[in-house]
Amino acid sequence: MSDPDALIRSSDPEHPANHICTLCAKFYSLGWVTGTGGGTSIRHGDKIYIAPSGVQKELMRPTDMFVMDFESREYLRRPAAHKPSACTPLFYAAFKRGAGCCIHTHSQWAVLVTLLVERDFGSSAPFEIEQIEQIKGIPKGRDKVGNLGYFDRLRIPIIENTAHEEDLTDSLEKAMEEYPDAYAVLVRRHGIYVWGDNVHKAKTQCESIDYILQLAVEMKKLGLPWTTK
Ligand SMILES: CSCCC(=O)C(=O)COP(=O)(O)O
Ligand SMILES: [Zn+2]
Repeated sequence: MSDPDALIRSSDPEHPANHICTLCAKFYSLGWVTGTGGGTSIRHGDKIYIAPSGVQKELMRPTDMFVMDFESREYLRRPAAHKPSACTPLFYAAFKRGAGCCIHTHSQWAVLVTLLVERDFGSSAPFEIEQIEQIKGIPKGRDKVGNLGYFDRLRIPIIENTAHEEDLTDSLEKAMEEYPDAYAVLVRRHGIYVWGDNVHKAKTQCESIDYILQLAVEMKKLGLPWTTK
């Protein structure tokens, strides 16, 4: 590529370099990516757009974006002032499974749910909930048509946190294999990774899941069960 900047220069608001910036600004106001934590990555054909590490995610500009070739995993664009997000190998795991966008949040609801599940069901239990209308915002699973129904059970696996974000990759990939229908993985005391076939689906699924996680915390405070049995 003779001019790497051509990869991030576009007046289209849905170009990944622009879209990651606007999405992260929205996610900041939801409390998903505050204090530099969390982030978003988009796959665009054979290229992956990645944010820098350790920056205020709500203030990023398209010129801050890294661009990676999907097959070779070589960087086609590397802003000299930054390192790529430590979440890159985790985002890549989602892209390998066909995702078009992956969102990582540090939502407090996600963190609280991982603690409640550990306390009440044990450290190997997933988060499970049913009979909540918003479950209908989550797809049934990979290679399955349509979304979960009101009476279906939403299951989200939980992996243990590690000292460094990139060290979560093996356990995230293991959880993806053990729960092939999952579009999200919770990380204990840390947050959640949510992915979707495209940006629109990843965003709406992440919104639905965050809504459900907040509701689950409030239900627990009121002594209400998450499942019927
Ligand atoms: C206070 S954020 C700690 C790192 C983290 O968990 C995260 O999601 C952000 O990683 P990045 O390298 O994208 O800044
Ligand atoms: Zn994180």
